[in-house]
Amino acid sequence: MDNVTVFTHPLIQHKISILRDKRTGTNEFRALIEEIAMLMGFEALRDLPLQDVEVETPIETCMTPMIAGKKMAIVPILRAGLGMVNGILALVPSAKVGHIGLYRDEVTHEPHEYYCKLPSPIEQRTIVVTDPMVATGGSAVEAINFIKQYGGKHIKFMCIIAAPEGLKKLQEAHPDIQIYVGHLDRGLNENAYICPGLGDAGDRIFGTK
Ligand SMILES: O=P(O)(O)OC[C@H]1O[C@H](OP(=O)(O)OP(=O)(O)O)[C@H](O)[C@@H]1O
Ligand SMILES: O=c1cc[nH]c(=O)[nH]1
Ligand SMILES: [Mg+2]
Repeated sequence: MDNVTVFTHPLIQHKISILRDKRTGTNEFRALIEEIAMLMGFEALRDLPLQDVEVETPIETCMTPMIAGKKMAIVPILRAGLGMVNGILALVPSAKVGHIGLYRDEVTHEPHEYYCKLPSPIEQRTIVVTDPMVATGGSAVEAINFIKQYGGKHIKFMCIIAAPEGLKKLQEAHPDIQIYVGHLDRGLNENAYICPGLGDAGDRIFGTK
């Protein structure tokens, strides 16, 4: 599983446990999703390229490393992936943000696309796709299919909770991408919800239902 990182950091695990609690309200839920995305992003972006630039300190002039170029795109899968965007923007404020709209059919659990807008030149950007949940994996696989069709090449995928079957499907469909998972859960129930999971991430972030 070389291309998969499952986080073990206690801060991430602690915050995920609060997310799971059905008594956690919308305000706190939204803030935690953002914080976890930032903590995960810190690790997921550790391979951003650096270049030395000249800086004059109060003492002397030196060559010192800064992120090379500003070509990054964050691409949330709507709606729930939106909740993770600000956490990553806090790390890389200059990143551009694309959007992919997908919803999962409640009966078939198949993903349906309703929107796609990506920043150009997408092929030159490091792309971080966000969605808190990977259940069957259908939405993640489809979103990355779109990004690749539009020319995206350097793709990282971040989710907060994944089911093993969805993660396997994503890895098999897109072995070339880096995948970051906050916690790997037990599996899916008969409605393709993650167990124990946290319920419907989109509804809990936006207070719908
Ligand atoms: O792995 P899958 O089986 O495809 O399920 C995961 C998808 O389901 C949820 O979105 P949902 O369809 O509920 O849309 P929403 O974000 O608008 O609530 C979630 O945010 C993922 O996108
Ligand atoms: O458990 C699940 C499965 C799909 N989407 C969610 O938001 N939660
Ligand atoms: Mg939802």
